[in-house]
Amino acid sequence: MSLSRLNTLMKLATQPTAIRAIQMQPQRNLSALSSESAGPGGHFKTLAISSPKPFVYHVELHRPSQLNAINKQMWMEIKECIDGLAINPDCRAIVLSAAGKHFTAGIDLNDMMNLGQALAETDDYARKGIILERTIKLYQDSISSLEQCPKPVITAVHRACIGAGVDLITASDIRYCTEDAFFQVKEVDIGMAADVGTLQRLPKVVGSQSLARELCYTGRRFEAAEAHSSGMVSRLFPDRESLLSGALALAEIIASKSPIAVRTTKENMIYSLEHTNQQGLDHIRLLNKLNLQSEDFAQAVAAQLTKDEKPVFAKL
Ligand SMILES: CCC/C=C/C=C/C(=O)SCCNC(=O)CCNC(=O)[C@H](O)C(C)(C)COP(=O)(O)OP(=O)(O)OC[C@H]1O[C@@H](n2cnc3c(N)ncnc32)[C@H](O)[C@@H]1OP(=O)(O)O
Repeated sequence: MSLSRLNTLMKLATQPTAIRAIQMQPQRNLSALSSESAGPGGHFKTLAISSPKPFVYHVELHRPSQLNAINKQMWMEIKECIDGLAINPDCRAIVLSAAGKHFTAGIDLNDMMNLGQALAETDDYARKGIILERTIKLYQDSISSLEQCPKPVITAVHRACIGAGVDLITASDIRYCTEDAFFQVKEVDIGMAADVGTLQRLPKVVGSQSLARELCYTGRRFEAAEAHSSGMVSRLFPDRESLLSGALALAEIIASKSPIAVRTTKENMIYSLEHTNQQGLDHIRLLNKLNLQSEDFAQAVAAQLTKDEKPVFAKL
């Protein structure tokens, strides 16, 4: 990791810049973020960030006039932001939503044209290959940051969630959407196989290879009702307002629990996706032989037994 990247992460985790300067404000807009967060690491141009409830962060895709199409800057900022929140002790749950008409139109097709130009600058296939390899890896790492984040990420989708949007939400922990949301694994329509997560995660998310392959081979639009019945989203909401308040209410509940218990639960559930039941049990036994000695455990058990006030857990 480069020194400047390390600095950026440390700033997000510890300093009152971008994120912390706006902590506890119910909402904020992009211009407020930009002016308050001038300085390295805190200056997101494509995301708007606030902390509307204790220990809850709200990250908004914020290129509304481009339908939140994901350009290179947004790919990079998503990772930078989520990695920062991953180690921010004031963050225990993240809601990811989007500003404007749609959740996202997928990858920014104009940006793809720029990539084409960069490729055209060399005739050498090995060098073209390296450019593509680096780009795909950068974008894969951006999406995977949601899965790798120890804090649960709840995605709240309204209207269109296309292409890279499906990659993004399938890497999150919990998906909610509005009744007018629709989804498309549209990569096949732009002549490519999805390569930043959908092919790996969607079959597990919908629990059906048949449905996932149908969606990936055809790029057909699937509506909120089908997303709900297939388990891709766990709740539907009539409109954006109720969607966001539902997602934030859920995040608040998660944030009220022991942060050790929640992060360990996420870690073990993700581990168990790729391992046998016995391996999953071995993994959680190792984690809990440490975690059951934590103050959180003692405090939470005591609170359950005494029906006392909600325990207040130390920052992690
Ligand atoms: C290494 C790569 C890894 C990642 C790969 C990811 C791949 C993908 O994401 S594949 C999917 C790419 N996206 C699309 O194909 C989306 C195409 N757009 C649509 O289907 C519709 O625009 C949409 C349903 C999102 C919105 O429909 P609506 O009727 O509300 O708006 P439109 O009139 O169609 O669009 C308004 C203007 O936005 C421009 N636009 C739409 N999508 C994109 C995009 N992805 N990138 C750039 N610009 C986009 C659209 O052309 C219109 O522009 P204008 O005509 O100038 O107003």
